[in-house]
Amino acid sequence: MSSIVDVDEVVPTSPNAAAPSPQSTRSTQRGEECVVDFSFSPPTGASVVDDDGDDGDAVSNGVHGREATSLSDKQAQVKSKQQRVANKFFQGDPELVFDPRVLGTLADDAEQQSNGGSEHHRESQFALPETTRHPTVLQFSDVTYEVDVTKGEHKGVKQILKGLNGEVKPGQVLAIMGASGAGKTTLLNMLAGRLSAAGHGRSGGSILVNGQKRNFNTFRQISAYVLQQDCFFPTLTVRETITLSAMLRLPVHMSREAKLAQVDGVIAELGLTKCADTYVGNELIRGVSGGEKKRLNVGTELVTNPSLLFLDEPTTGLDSFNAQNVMQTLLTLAKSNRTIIATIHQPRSSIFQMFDLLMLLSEGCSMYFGPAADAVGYFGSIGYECPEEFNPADYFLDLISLDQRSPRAQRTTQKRIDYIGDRFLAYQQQHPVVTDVSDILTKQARQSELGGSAGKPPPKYTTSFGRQVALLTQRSIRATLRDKINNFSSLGQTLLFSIILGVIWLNEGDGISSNSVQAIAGALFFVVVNQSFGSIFGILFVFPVERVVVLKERASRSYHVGAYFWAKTVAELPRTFLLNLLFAVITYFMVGLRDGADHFFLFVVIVFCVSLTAEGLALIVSAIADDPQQAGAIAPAFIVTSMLFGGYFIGVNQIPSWLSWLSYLSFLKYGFAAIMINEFDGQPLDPSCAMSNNGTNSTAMDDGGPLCFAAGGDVLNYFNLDELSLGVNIVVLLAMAVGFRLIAYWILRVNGPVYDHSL
Ligand SMILES: Nc1ncnc2c1ncn2[C@@H]1O[C@H](COP(=O)(O)OP(=O)(O)OP(=O)(O)O)[C@@H](O)[C@H]1O
Repeated sequence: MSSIVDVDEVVPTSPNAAAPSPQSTRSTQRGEECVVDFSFSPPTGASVVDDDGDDGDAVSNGVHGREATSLSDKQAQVKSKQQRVANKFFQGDPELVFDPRVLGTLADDAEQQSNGGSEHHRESQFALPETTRHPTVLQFSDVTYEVDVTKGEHKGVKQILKGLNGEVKPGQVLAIMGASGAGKTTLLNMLAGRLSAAGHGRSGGSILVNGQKRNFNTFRQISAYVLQQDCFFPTLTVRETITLSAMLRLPVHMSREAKLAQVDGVIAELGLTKCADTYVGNELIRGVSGGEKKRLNVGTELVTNPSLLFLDEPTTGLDSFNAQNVMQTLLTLAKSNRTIIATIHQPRSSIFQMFDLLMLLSEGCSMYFGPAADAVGYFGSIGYECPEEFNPADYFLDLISLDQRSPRAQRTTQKRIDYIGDRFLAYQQQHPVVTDVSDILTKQARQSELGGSAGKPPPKYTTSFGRQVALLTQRSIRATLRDKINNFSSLGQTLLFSIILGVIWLNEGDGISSNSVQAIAGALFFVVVNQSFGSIFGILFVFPVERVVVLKERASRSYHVGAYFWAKTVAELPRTFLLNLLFAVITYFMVGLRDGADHFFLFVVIVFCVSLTAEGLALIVSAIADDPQQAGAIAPAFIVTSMLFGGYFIGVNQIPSWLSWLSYLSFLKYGFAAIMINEFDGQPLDPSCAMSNNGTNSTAMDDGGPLCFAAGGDVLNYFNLDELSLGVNIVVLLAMAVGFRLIAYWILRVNGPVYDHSL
């Protein structure tokens, strides 16, 4: 036998190599010592076949109960064997040699390590309740995902995930790492049952939960997904946000007190007590810190007491201290028998030490799956020894990232990635990661929580529709009342425009005559346009932001989208009404419109209906658009069309017949017609006009002289607004307000998340 160990001879001794007991793994990773030993330690149970054929047991890590405490002599031997392995391999191919220092990615310094060590080893001050759910083991085998690329130079089938395997048990934290575009989010979404079906991708392989294929209704109830983006209502407090999640998603049979106690528990558990009554905030409203927001994000999911928690880059955007705290929280949660899977981007070394399991992905292929503590040893065994001063996470990412800066760099890095992938594939073929879970789960655990056939399927939503409406209305009212910026700007605009309008047309309506008809008609058209604009932009800049929260909440099946619509409409009615009332009072009396309380109140009703209809239109635009900018770009098309066919600039009978149907869609036309009828119908104007027009038609003279109207009816006739009665115009407006909302609701519904549930 050769005296040099070949990389092919690096074999583990245990079939369960990649699935150690969490406790034992942690004992080596998170024991009392802060400094983790990154010296050689091949994948769990792996050993190096030495010269005389024995299996080098002394390098096994503590997973098998043999604590790697006396590392010195044997490890030195092993290290030298590793070096020989690497030398032998790389002698033949210098392109595979990798020196991370060349990339300038120096590891986290020693200070970080020692800080991190002391931070993450400190005991949690919170008493953690065990999850009441049964423990959950998630296994995935040969998972693939491919999409058809129909555009660009890379047309064809794109393989995004290429035969991935893994297993995560209760109490473990699996970190999925890889360069950008490696497939981390795709894998996480697939495991969480949140892979969008909109991409028309094809998935393959198998995903088992407690040894069974998933029933997604049940799976959704035992699992939770924490999105990368922290999207919340900014004017709700941390406690209110978590409470709403609890009230909507916890079982109805739980008492209110029990739910509130659970909220308190989560707040304490996540270290949010100090900021529990602080607004969440956003760019404009001072709120909680980034780290607290991230923990709130976890909290809104955790309150449902899931046994399986998925997190998409929970530390991204946080400073290293807050990232460390969030990870500490996840560890603590895992200890209470939860199964945690997270994608992680560039963790500092102290965070890396917290993972139980590590999956390294590159271009959809598995580069490593196994205990995180063993990764350094494993890579050492295939010739990639992580320098001691390096953060292993940085080292691995450098190692498995494709460098596309030059053809040569691309070729070299691709070769290295292929080699590492091949090595891991060979290793994995000998040592499958998916094990038999029957020993850790009772039959009841498998069936009662996840069995597809056992028992009645759980309802789609935990709470009734009525309860959802009540809870969401309460939230919307709170959010509306506390949105000071929006409220003050709406109030300011209402005062400003009503006063401007009042000053420009001051007392124009007093002693109304034929001469003042044009001016009054202009003022009334301005009224309906102004109220529409105010309502439209009030929605356009708020709703798309809110929609992101709604989509997130719908994805977790918190409520029916119809409940949200009801709640929003009910909550905003009083505000819309009050602003319209204020506007009406100022303009009506400054302009001196028609005398009579009935006309004034009808005026209020009409402007209110116009506002409601405009809001409905804005909801449609917002439901179509992805963000406020897009909504702002689409909205003018609707507004300008409505204005053009609103009846003021051009009469219906003057519009080309093939375009005249558009006037029936213009809500402004109905608003303008109603407000004009209210002002002019039955109003005597200038009797002499009837005489001058021979009593037949008292509208405008054809010779270019001033318009002359004998009575209000002639004004309506002149503007072609006498087609429908006042009541019918108001009813049409109301019908449009409802119809527009229904259309927006429908768009939101069909645009809602649809997931690929084939695995
Ligand atoms: N539906 C799809 N159609 C086409 N390409 C897709 C689709 N979904 C994902 N991809 C591509 O698959 C690759 C993996 O995407 P994924 O979002 O999983 O990567 P990632 O590792 O999470 O990256 P990042 O860290 O940048 O978020 C990317 O190149 C992405 O562009």
